[in-house]
Amino acid sequence: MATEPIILIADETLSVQAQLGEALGKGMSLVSAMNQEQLDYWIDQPERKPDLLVVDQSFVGQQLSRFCHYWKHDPQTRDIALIVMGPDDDEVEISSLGAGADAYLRKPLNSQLCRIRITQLLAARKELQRLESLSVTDGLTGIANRRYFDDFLRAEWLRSKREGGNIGLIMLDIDHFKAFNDQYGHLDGDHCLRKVAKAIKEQAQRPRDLVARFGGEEFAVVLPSIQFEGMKVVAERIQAALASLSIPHEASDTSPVVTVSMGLAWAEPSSADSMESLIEAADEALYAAKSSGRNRFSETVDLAAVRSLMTN
Ligand SMILES: Nc1nc2c(ncn2[C@@H]2O[C@H](COP(=O)(O)OP(=O)(O)OP(=O)(O)O)[C@@H](O)[C@H]2O)c(=O)[nH]1
Repeated sequence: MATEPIILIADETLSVQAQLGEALGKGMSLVSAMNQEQLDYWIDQPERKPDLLVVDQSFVGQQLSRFCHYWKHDPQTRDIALIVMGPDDDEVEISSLGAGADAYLRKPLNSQLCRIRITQLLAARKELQRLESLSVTDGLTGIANRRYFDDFLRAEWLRSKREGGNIGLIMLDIDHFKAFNDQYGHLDGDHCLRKVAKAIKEQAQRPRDLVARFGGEEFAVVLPSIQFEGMKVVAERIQAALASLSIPHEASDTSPVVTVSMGLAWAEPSSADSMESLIEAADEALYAAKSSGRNRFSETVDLAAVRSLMTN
C-alpha cells in the first residue's frame, strides 16, 4: 500500500492543479476534484481517504465558513487536514480559519509558500497520529489497549443497535499463566504474551474485527456483524493457532504447551441490553471454560439470563 500522503485538490481550474503539482513535487500523491461529485467520491473511499484537502474558496462559494465548520466536525472528514485557497482578503482568511480551516493560501499562489504550509501541516498531522496511536496501543504486545477496546465496543454496540445488526465478543485468558511466570520468569512471560497476542490477531481477519489486550493475560476479540456459528470458527482457529505456536509450558497440568480458555457471547443489541451485559456474558462463559477443564471455549448466548444476574 502506498504510504505517500494523499493531497486532494478541489479547484475548478486546471492551472491551479498543475501549479500545486509542480510545487509539491515527488513524495506526495495528488488527486483532484473538479466538482462536488468528485470531492464526495474521494471522501467516501473506505480504504484510504486523502490526508489533506486543498479547496478553493469559489469551489464552495458563499458557504465557505459553513463548509469549514462541517468539515472539522463530521466524523467522515474531521481527520483530513483542510487548507482553503482564496483571494488576498483578510476577511475571507479570518472567516476560513475561524470556522476551522488549518491554513489559508492567498491567490495568486506562491509555490514555495504552498509547499511549506502543506509540508508543515502533514508533519503535524503525522505526529498527532503517532501520539494518538500510542495512547490506544498496549505497550507490551502492540495490539489495542483496554481504553481503545472500550471505545471501540461502545461504538460498535451503538452502530449495531442503530442498524439492527449483531456483535460477537470473545474473552480469552491464558491458562495457568501464573505458573508459567513462576517456571520461566517474567521476561519469558512477556515474550509469551507477545506471541499469543500476535497469534490471536492473525485469526480475526475482517477489517472491522478488533483484538485487544483486556488486561494482564486476558485478551478480547470483538467481531461485529457475525453469526454465532462464525464466532465458533474464529475460536477454533485461535485454538489451532495456539497449538501450532507450541510454546512449552511444563508447569501446566492442562497441556504441555501454552493454551487459552475462551468465553463467547453474542448479541443483537436492543434497548434492554447494555454493552456491559455482553462483557459480563463473555466473562461468565470464560469462567465456565476454566471450570470445566481449560483449553476450550464455552458459550453464554443468553443475555437475558445475564441481565437478570446483573440486576439481582
Ligand atoms: N510476564 C507477565 N505476566 C503478567 C502480566 N500481566 C499479568 N501477568 C501475570 O499473569 C498471572 C495471572 O495469574 P492468574 O490470574 O492466577 O491466572 P492463571 O495462573 O493464568 O490461572 P488460570 O487463569 O486459572 O488458568 C499473574 O501471575 C500475573 O502476574 C504481564 O504483563 N507480564
